[in-house]
Amino acid sequence: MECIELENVVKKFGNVTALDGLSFSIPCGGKYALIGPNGAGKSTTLKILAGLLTPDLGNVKIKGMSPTSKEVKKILGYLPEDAMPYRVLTVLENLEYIASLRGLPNPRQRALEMIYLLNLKEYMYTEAGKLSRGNLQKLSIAMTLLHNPEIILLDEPLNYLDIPTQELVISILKNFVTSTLLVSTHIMSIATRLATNAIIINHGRVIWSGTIEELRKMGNENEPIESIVARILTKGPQI
Ligand SMILES: Nc1ncnc2c1ncn2[C@@H]1O[C@H](COP(=O)(O)OP(=O)(O)OP(=O)(O)O)[C@@H](O)[C@H]1O
Repeated sequence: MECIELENVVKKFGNVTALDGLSFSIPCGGKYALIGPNGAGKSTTLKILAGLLTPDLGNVKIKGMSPTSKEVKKILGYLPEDAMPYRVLTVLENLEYIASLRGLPNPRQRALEMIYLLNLKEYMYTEAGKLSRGNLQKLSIAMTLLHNPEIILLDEPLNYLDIPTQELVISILKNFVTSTLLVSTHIMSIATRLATNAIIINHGRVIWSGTIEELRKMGNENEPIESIVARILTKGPQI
């Protein structure tokens, strides 16, 4: 079954065409990276999948349902590029609040579990507005994963994180074995660590899709994957 489907999606902002007939699908349980240069349309794609923007044209389905449906909200976890938790609430309060909103059985306990998982204990009683950018990102990741989402959409998830924390987050995400993951990034090492498949977009269209292995095989011996992607972006997929 397909868990994420976009068909001929067009999204314009004034006279800027962010998505220009974007189509791809991801099977349930698939781990996919959405790759593309600045302005390619990655964030717009994730916002549409999260139900925060509506497309001008085209069809979008999450497990066959509309992204704006209540059912989808329950099973979806979305990390925006610059997530902003409630600034005046502490780390614990933010997590407890989201757990309550989501109707989880024991909000305080779930909040504490996430605090321990993300190594946020030291900042548990700190207001979100006073956290460093990296710790704010950790809190945002905790808020995204709190309800064990079936569908996980992450926009540049490792931004601002130090190297040990990047490794921690990668290992946490690896535990979401059955979840469908779509991670937007322009950093190839993140794509290769988290995903088995890549969708490369530019100017709001898919220009290449396949497995990361297939992508590597398009290069010369020992050619860095970044260089292969750069060639696809400049010369098109027939390289
Ligand atoms: N709210 C908006 N108003 C006007 N233009 C927008 C808006 N959101 C996105 N755009 C434009 O749509 C295009 C796609 O933007 P988007 O943020 O989806 O790209 P991206 O691939 O996520 O880029 P980046 O890697 O720089 O975050 C860009 O030209 C951007 O300027």
